[in-house]
Amino acid sequence: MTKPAKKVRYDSTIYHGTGQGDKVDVSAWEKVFTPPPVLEALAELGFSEPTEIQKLALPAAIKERMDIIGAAETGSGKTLAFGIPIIHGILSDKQYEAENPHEEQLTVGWRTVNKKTVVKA
Ligand SMILES: Nc1ncnc2c1ncn2[C@@H]1O[C@H](COP(=O)(O)OP(=O)(O)OP(=O)(O)O)[C@@H](O)[C@H]1O
Repeated sequence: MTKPAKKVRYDSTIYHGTGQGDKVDVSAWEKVFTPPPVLEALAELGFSEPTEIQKLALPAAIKERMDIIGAAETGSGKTLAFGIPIIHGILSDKQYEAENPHEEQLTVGWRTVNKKTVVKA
């Protein structure tokens, strides 16, 4: 006997931007510590607020500097949930290098992460 197909919730009104180039209010992203250059891109994409997995992952990864293991359904925004913290780490490293041109980088930004957290949306 075959199992019934798994139902996946996919709400296009929540998970898709306008795609029309109209900037939207992205203040909800600031609350989850999204870096300013990324805010600009999100505004252009029309992504007005983070999805559930993004709300859970971003503060833990960016502010608490934890490693994340996340689980959420397909189309729920996992790519940005890990992509934005990676961009944050790169921007932080670049800023440190610009401010400390003669210092060797050993324990900066992403490389110092040593805590773990698990999130599920
Ligand atoms: N906060 C958001 N607001 C609006 N659209 C978003 C948001 N986050 C992601 N998206 C869009 O939703 C779609 C699905 O996102 P994404 O591919 O990251 O999901 P996923 O969970 O990684 O899916 P999969 O499990 O299939 O890899 C993409 O088109 C993405 O650009």
